[in-house]
Amino acid sequence: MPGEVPPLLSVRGLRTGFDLDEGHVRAVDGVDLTVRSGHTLCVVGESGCGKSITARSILQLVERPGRIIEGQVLYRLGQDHRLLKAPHPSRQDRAAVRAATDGMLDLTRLDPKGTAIRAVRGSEIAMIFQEPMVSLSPVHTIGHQIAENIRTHEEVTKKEARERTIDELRRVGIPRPERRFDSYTFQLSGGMRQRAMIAMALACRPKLLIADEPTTALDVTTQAQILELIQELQEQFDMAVMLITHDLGVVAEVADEVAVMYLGLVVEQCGVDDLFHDPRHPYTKALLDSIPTVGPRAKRRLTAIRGMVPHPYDRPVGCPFHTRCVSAMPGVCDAVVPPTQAVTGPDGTVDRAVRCLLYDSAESVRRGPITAGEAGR
Ligand SMILES: Nc1ncnc2c1ncn2[C@@H]1O[C@H](COP(=O)(O)OP(=O)(O)OP(=O)(O)O)[C@@H](O)[C@H]1O
Repeated sequence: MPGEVPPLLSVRGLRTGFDLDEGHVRAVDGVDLTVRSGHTLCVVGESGCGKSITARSILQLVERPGRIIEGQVLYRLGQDHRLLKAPHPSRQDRAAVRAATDGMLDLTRLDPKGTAIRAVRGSEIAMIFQEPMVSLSPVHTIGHQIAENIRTHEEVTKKEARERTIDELRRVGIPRPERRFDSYTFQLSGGMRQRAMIAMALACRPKLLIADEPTTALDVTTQAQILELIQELQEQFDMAVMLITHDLGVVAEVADEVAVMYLGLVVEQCGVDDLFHDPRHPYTKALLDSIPTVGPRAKRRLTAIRGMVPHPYDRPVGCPFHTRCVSAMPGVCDAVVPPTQAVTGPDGTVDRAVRCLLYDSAESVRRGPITAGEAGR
């Protein structure tokens, strides 16, 4: 795990749920994860495990009846403290800023309707989606939308905003940007719409880009171009990226670190090489065993993960994965929710965080899995 790079965003014990007539859905149930400055964290896991709701919770974008129940989303305030200059801060925003410790502001404490969270969205942390029309309006030209976005976050004239927008469209590879400024989204191909959304997201130079399956709806060639574009822009602006994807091929290509989610929890976060070469959590192992590979491992039999992901209404007691886990310890894993443990690699340094009772502590890794009796303490 690239531990020496400081965290830009640190999510701690995040719980987000939905109050429905049928009951309470624990969509995110204690997520811990870290995004480091300038690095790419890929978030993977089966459908419905809470990847999107985690991302939306970071920016307070979960809509009713969803709500953040507890936890922290700690964001490192930069030198320029752009978001602290948000006009007319509410009492709640001022209290949140006063409570910031070690330069980390808890975004969950910001006023959901205040100016500070609006300043965070876009100018500090931007988000892009699988479907560009979530961010882009069909009734305004793309140029108008991007220019307005710049003017919302920065004090620039209309002319300056227009010039900046044309530069941004050019930067994301949209040909003849002066003319494209006046195009509507229906006049653009899927790939070009995705590029326009990226231009809008990055126009104010956010420090973190959250990308929620940005290429899933695109053909393979366009997918590769868009991922390449994100990587290029990341390097240019020294931006961190949190990329949500189903595609472990993409993970291998772009990730520095990976967070593996299962049923509302991050069960393992580690460096990308450690993930592919030495997975530790039984779910991570099962996930890797279930995908086709090339190279020396290609002849290995593929194994499907047994059973189905339980619905969040029917969360198993104890470790949420124990009903499908080949290493589950009866009387232990069905009783205790595993805490996030720092786990050491072969050289004795901590190389990952794992939520599994097989790894009781960093020490235990060196002496092997703990016994059922120990885990039940
Ligand atoms: N609007 C909603 N109302 C009720 N429950 C919801 C709502 N949105 C999400 N959920 C619940 O939260 C869980 C997590 O959803 P989320 O969209 O974060 O999953 P995901 O991992 O991003 O899945 P996918 O890969 O399919 O996008 C879902 O299983 C669903 O039960």
